[in-house]
Amino acid sequence: MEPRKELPKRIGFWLNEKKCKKFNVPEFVEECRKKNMEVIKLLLHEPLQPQGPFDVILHKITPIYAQALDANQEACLLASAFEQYLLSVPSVPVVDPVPALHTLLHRPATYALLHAITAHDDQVMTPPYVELPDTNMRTKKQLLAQAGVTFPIVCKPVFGCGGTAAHELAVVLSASRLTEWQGPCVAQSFVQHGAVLYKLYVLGDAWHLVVRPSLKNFRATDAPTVHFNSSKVSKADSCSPLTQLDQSDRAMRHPQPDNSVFDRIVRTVRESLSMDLLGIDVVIDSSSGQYAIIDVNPFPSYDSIADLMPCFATLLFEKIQQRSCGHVLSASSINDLLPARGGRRQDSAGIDIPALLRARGHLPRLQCGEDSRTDDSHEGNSSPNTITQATYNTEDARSSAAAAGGEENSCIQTDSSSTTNSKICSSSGKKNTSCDSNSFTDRKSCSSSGKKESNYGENDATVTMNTMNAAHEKTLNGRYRKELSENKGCIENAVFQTNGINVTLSHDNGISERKKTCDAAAKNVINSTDIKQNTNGPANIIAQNGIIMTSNGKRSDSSGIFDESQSKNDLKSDQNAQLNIKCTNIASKCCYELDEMQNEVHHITNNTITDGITHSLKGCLYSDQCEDDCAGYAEKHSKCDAYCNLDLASHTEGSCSCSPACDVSKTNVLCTYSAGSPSAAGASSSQPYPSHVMSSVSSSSTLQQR
Ligand SMILES: Nc1ncnc2c1ncn2[C@@H]1O[C@H](COP(=O)(O)OP(=O)(O)OP(=O)(O)O)[C@@H](O)[C@H]1O
Ligand SMILES: O=P(O)(O)O[C@H]1[C@H](O)[C@H](O)[C@H](OP(=O)(O)O)[C@@H](OP(=O)(O)O)[C@@H]1O
Repeated sequence: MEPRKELPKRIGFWLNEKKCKKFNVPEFVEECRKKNMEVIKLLLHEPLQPQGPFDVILHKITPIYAQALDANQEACLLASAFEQYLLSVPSVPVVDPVPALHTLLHRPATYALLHAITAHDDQVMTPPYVELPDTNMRTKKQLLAQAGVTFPIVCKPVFGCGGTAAHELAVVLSASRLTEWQGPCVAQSFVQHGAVLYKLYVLGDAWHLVVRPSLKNFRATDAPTVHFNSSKVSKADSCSPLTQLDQSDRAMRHPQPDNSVFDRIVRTVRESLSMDLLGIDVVIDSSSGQYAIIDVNPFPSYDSIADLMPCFATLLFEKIQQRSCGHVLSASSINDLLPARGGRRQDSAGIDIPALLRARGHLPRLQCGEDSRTDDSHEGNSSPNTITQATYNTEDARSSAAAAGGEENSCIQTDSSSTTNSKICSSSGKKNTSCDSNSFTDRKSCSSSGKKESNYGENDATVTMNTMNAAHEKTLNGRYRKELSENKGCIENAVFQTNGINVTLSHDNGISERKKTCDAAAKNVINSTDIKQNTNGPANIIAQNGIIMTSNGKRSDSSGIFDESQSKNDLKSDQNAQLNIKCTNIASKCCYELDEMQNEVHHITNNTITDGITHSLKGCLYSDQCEDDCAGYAEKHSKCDAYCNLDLASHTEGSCSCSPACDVSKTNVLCTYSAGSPSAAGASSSQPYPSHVMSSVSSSSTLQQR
């Protein structure tokens, strides 16, 4: 008897029309067919669930986000529905995961990540940068100076993907020409690089090097600002005068690229983002020879790469295979290894795009996958109710998961009525109809049930939950994946730290992640190993017995409080440390307050300054900003006033500053240390990359399979 032919595997696929044309969909479909896979175009305007099931999903959803960020309500709803659908099928591999895209959409988040992952590499860096709000010149100059950004600078729109506007850039050659850039931007030091751009096209485990034209060398002069669209400068067919080196630069020797460094960059960036489809743009500094990562793009063009479609089909085929063998998806596997190498997880490094959208007034509450907090819930006194923390025994977790019995809406939650050990239950053990994985509102109510801790010794897992984002099965780590994978919906933003294994269940933005770690640190529930292996902020912070040590070796006292003068002088450039220090100093509720601050930030952003954590903190805290906006703040943001202990009301325009009366024990740190900038943080050290990375380097410059 003929063996029964297996049904084709189903690839859910979405690209916008423009990308479809570029991508050569017919060839892709044909290559997939050869591997017994059929390609089904997702209809985003229709319910996605009935279009499935899918064995893998391939997409480039970023243009939809770009439209959403441009106040397009429909796009916002589509993005939200897409995310919700992915959440409802957590075991389906997604190429690429949405949380990582959130990071890449937002240039400051991307550069913060790049900065962190290159901090210990002497040969690789990302140029100093700072997010500049649309503010007065003096403030802009100060921000640039604080971040160590030097002229010439490249000004880039804050959001880096999607429409044409995201690619309208400018080279500003001197401070006096800053007025020639309108609106907020990310300003980045220009790196002289001999007009050569190296594009590293990553496709799963393979990468490909393509050399492209790039901007010529610019030097600081008083010449007018050079506006350009990046799509006209560094594409395969670009032929712009801006990429023609001046005569005097032509004789300059340009450093030869080293594939082993590219390989290291690819590996590090890919691991930090858990993505398979990436374009990484690198230039080599003509004088220092350092490799500068200037941009990272999701699902790039792969222009001029031969045999692209078979490679795509193979990648998706492997994803499906790995899933059916019970293996983790490759990107997740790599991510799983990260904590053991002190790496960072991407999914908590991203920016909370739905929150941003909402803050900009583009999004009615709850329509884009946001939590259900009302404005009232932003009040500080509600804080204890919105973080749920439980330390629990992994055996319990296992039985809870088992109790969940595959139920869609199972959850782990703590019992707010219990004052002793927290109870971890599944929704089937303790049915909670509000644990609906399709509703952020409900999730919030799942995880807002109080804050309890219990400790079961060495094998404990620490779970910190809050309400902002959704669980991602793919991020579950090691042996806990199985136990917890059924707990969809309610384990939100959980960080599991147990026996040196870290598990982050959800995507989150950087500050919330730090908040959680800080919260844990303040309670002494994580040890130095845990925190060292933790992600994002904690990457350069070590806490032991309450002592917090920053990357530059400063130690707090045993309550995690830094000597003020020490922190002023030594910590101000350490962004991650700052945040933790702030948390620590604001004591037990601090973490929540920071979170609230972040929300507050968005309000500020919306009304006055700009988005982004750094600025918003500055918005709250900075005297120079106060000078401009003091009255406005006092009126609109009295909460800032409360947090910072700034007596804004008594300041008149032009004289507002951090109040000397700041309560040092509580909030002075907030006033004092917001001066640092991410780009100034963590100067590179001589610590090399692990040898196994080096040894995996191939010398070929075509597709390199590791
Ligand atoms: N810091 C920098 N120093 C020197 N040149 C830079 C720098 N940043 C950007 N450039 C130049 O500007 C071009 C576009 O920059 P960038 O890649 O950041 O823009 P983009 O809009 O994100 O581009 P893409 O189309 O790749 O998404 C680069 O290819 C390079 O030529
Ligand atoms: O030449 P590359 O592959 O870098 O071209 C990319 C470009 O870098 C941007 O990433 C574009 O993406 P968006 O920012 O999302 O517009 C890509 O556009 P796409 O139309 O191919 O998705 C370019 O290809």
